[in-house]
Amino acid sequence: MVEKYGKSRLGRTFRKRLNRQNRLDMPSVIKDVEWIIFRDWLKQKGFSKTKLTLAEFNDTGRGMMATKDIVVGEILISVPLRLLITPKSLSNTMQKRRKNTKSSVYHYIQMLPKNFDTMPICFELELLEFLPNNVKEDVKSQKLKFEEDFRSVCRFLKKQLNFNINITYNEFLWSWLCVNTRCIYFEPFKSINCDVRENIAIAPMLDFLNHNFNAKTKGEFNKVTQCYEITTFTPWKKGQQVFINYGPHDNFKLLLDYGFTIPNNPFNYILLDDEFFKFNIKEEAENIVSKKSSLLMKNGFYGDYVLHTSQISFRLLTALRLRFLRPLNNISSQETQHLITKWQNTISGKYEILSYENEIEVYEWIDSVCKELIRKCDFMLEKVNSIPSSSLENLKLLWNESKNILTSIIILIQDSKNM
Ligand SMILES: C[S@@+](CC[C@H](N)C(=O)[O-])C[C@H]1O[C@@H](n2cnc3c(N)ncnc32)[C@H](O)[C@@H]1O
Repeated sequence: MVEKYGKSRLGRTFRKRLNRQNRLDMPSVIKDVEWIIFRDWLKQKGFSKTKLTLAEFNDTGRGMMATKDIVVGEILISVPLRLLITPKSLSNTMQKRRKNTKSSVYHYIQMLPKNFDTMPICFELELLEFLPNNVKEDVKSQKLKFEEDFRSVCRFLKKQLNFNINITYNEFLWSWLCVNTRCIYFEPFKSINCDVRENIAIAPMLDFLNHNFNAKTKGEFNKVTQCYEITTFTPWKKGQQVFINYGPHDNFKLLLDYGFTIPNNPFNYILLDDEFFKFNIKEEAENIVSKKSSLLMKNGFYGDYVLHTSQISFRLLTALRLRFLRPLNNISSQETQHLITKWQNTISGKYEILSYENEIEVYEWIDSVCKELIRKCDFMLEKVNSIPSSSLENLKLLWNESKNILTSIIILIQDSKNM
């Protein structure tokens, strides 16, 4: 851009500002003593050299920066089996702690995040109110799972009197979140009776890589080298942040499981199950409503009604076509059957729509629900904006991105009306 317009046209002040902005966007390489000790410790343990170093980035926080260009097919990090922290290696560590020796992973533990303030499971009750309903439900289930794990770990520690280790709720929550946000799944030895929980591991160093949905990577255990290796299929330039891909996760999932969100995440969606199951059609008898519900169930179209950017799911359209199929009250069973067969033909693709009127009702419903939900997003955004807390940045993005999806659907409907 600068080159295109030439130096003189842009002026000195602009160039100065641009340079300052570039400097601000530059990652700052981390040189803390904990990091240096951790790297030396890895080296002593036989960890191979990497082209990565720890750095602080403006947009993602701490992550890994390329110290040299990295090409497609290169191994980013290779963690030897003996350095992987697994359920088995941890129980050995506990045995050592019993003998009052320092943990073998002490230098790694020093590098872990100190808190998880952005994870909804750590939110105060009043902050939870700012989450969308589906995320609220997921946080509840996550809490139950955590509490169950805490109880069983406490029971286990009590039984092992020799260990003499007590763990508080907060200590366990911190450890639980470290594992859940950083673990990998690997299968060093395949066995039929293997408990999958035995196959999770933390791979020190590898777990400093952040997520990006565009990163193409492969992670697997190499039986020959006895290392867990991450290969990149995305090239990286010296100075860039190097990412891996945690999976095709939308922002609800990223926030719930990892405590962050990504702008313009293509996997984002709006779930309309609540709206769908709550709405009633005037004068529709109770038995017809339940008949339609069992038809949705029987045909595999019950629930999971989503909108993506400029895209209405086929599940939602199909369910709504049935919902607006009228009149089913007071008509003969033969006529009813005929209408139902017609609806089933829209699933098989024999017909695209049931009728023009039915289609209008379907899209009008979606349009009005989107408008109502946009009002809700605005209301939540106003509330979130009124509270000064950095933990809420993710929530602002969540509500803004939801609003963008809803707006794109309204535009889509408007455009199709104009055609
Ligand atoms: C496996 S760790 C990655 C390293 C971590 N950033 C660190 O400093 O230890 C996963 C955590 O990194 C953060 N993270 C990963 N990808 C991110 C991204 N694209 N943007 C912001 N935070 C991200 C989240 O806090 C997540 O729970």
